[in-house]
Amino acid sequence: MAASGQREYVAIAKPVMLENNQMSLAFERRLLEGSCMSRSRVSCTLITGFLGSGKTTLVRHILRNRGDLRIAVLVNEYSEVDIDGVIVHNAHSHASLGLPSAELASGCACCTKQNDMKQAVKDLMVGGHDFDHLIIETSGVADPGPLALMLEELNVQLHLIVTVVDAENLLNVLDNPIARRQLSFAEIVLINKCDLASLGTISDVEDKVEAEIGNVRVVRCRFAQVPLPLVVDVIEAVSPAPSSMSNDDAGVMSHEKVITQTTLRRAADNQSKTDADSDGTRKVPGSHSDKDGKEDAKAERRRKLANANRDIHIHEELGFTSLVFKSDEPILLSAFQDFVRNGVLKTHGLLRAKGVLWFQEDRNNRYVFQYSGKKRAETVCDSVWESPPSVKVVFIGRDSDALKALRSSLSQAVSPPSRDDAADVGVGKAKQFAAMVAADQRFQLLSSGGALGADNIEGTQGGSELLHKLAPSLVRFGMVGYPLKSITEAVLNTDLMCTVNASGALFLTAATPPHCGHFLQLAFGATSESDEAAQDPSVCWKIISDIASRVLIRAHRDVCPCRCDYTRSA
Ligand SMILES: Nc1nc2c(ncn2[C@@H]2O[C@H](COP(=O)(O)OP(=O)(O)OP(=O)(O)O)[C@@H](O)[C@H]2O)c(=O)[nH]1
Repeated sequence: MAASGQREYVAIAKPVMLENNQMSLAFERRLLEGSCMSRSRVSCTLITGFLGSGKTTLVRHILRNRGDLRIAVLVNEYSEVDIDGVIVHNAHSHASLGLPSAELASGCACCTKQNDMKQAVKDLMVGGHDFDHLIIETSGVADPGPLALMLEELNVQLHLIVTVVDAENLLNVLDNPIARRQLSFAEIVLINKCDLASLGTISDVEDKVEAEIGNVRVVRCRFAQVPLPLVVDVIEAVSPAPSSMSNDDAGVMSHEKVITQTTLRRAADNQSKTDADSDGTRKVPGSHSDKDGKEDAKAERRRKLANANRDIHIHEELGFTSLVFKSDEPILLSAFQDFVRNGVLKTHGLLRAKGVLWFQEDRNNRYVFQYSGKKRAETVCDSVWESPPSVKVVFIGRDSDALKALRSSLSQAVSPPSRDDAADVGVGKAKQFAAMVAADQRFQLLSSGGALGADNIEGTQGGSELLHKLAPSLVRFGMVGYPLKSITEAVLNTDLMCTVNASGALFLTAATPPHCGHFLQLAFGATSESDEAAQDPSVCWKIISDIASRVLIRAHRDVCPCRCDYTRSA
C-alpha cells in the first residue's frame, strides 16, 4: 500500500518475468495476510458480450499474462463446434499445465446448456479446487442473468461480470434485446476494438453506455488488453508506484472513465458507487476488506436484474441460428478468397463466422478465420497443425437460408470447378504480381513459388516453422518496417490487411501471426469469372499499393520527426 494510503495496482500486460514475480509475490502476500478469498470458495469472473465483441480475445489476453496464477477456463459456444475452445487452448495449453478447462458447445449456457455448465462448475469444485480463479466466457448470445444466479446457487464467488463491447459496432447491435441485456449486467464495460473506431464513435459509445446503465466503470481498449487486476480477482501490487504504470504498455488506450454522478436508474447501483470512491482511488473489486458489503450489494443487483425480463432469452424468437461446415479435405485458398469477398461480405443477416482452415496451398499450417462486427473478416496463420488437419467453419446469423447458401458455396472451395489451365494461369499471375511487389521499395517479397522458385523461406522474419512449401500460385509479401521510428512490419501489415479486406475488393490472409510480422499472402488461380477479373495482377497490385500509401501516412503521422528531418526541412 502506498504511503498516502491509496492502493496501487500493477498494469500486467507484457509477459516479462518481473510482472510474473509481482503477481506471484502479491498473491502469496495475500494468502499470508489471509485476505485472499477462502480456498473453499471459487472466485470467478463472468465474461459476456455480443457476438464477436472480443470475449475470447480477452480470455487469451488473461491466459497469456496470468503469470503464476492458475486460471481455470470454461468456454460456452452457441454453435455445434467449439472454435473458441480450440483457439483458447492452443493459446495456452491448459492440459499441459494441468489446469482445468472445458468447452460447452452446441447451445447456450443460459438455457439449453445450463445444466452442463452447472455440472462443469461442480466438477471443478469437487474435492477442493487447485486453481486461483475461474473465468467463464459465455456465448455471444447468452443472457448472463441465469448464469449469475446459477453461480450464486453453487456458492461460487462471482467476483465480476465483464461486458465486452465492440466500439465500432455497439450502436448497431443494441437494438438486439440480448446485447442490451448483456450490457445491463455489466459491472465493468470494456470498450474494445478502439483501433477500428473514430474518437467520435468511441465517445458516442461511452455516452450510450452511460445512458443505458448509468454508473459503471468503462475502459477503452484494443484487443482487450487491460491490466489483469481490472478483470481478475488478483492482487494489490507491491510495486511499482502509479507514475511508473504505463497504460500504453498495458494496451489500454485511455484511462478508465469512472462516471460518478449520473442518474442512478437502478436501486442496486449502490454497489457500483463504492467502486469509485469520492477521492478517486481506484479499487479492484473483491480484493479488500470492504468486500463483503460490496459482494452482497452486487449479488442483490444481479438477482434483481436476472429476475426482471427472465423470459427474454429464447434464441429462436430472437432469430439466431447457426450452421457448421466441416471438411476433411483442404480447401483452395484462391477459392476461399473469392468466397469471402462474394459470399461472406455480401450475405445479409450473417452476424458472425469463425473457424479453423486447412488450405491446399499451405498444408502444414492451421489458419483461423474470423468474421465479426462491421463486416470485418480476417484469416491468420495460427500455428502448425498439431492435430489431424481439417476445415471447420461456424456461421451464426438470422437467416437460415442465407447461411445454407454460404455453407454450400464454401463446400465448392474444396474442389472448385476450374479450367484445365487454371494452375498455369495462377502461376503466371503470381509471377507478374510478385515482380510488381519486388520492384517496390516499400515492400519485401518473402516468397513466391512461381516467381522465384524459392519455396522455402527459412531465415525470414516470418519464422521457418510457419513457412513451408508454397504452392507456386501463392505470393507472400509484406511492408518494410521502419525500426528507427518504431514502426514495425506487424503494424503496417495488419493495417494494410485490415484496410484491403474492408474494401471488399481483395481478401488478403496473414501468413504469419502478429508477433511474427503479420506477413501477407495472396493466392492466384481464378475459379469463377468474377474472380478472374478480380485476380488481374495489375488490379490487385494497384489496390494494395494505393492502400499501402495511406497506411504509411497513418503510421508516420504520430511519429516525431528526428533531427535529420528538421535539418532537411530547414
Ligand atoms: N481490430 C481489432 N480486432 C479485434 C479486437 N479485439 C478482437 N478483435 C478481433 O475480433 C474478432 C472476434 O474476436 P473474439 O474475441 O473471437 O470475439 P468473441 O466475443 O469471443 O466472439 P464470440 O464468442 O463468437 O461471440 C477476432 O478476429 C479478433 O481478432 C480489437 O481490439 N481490434
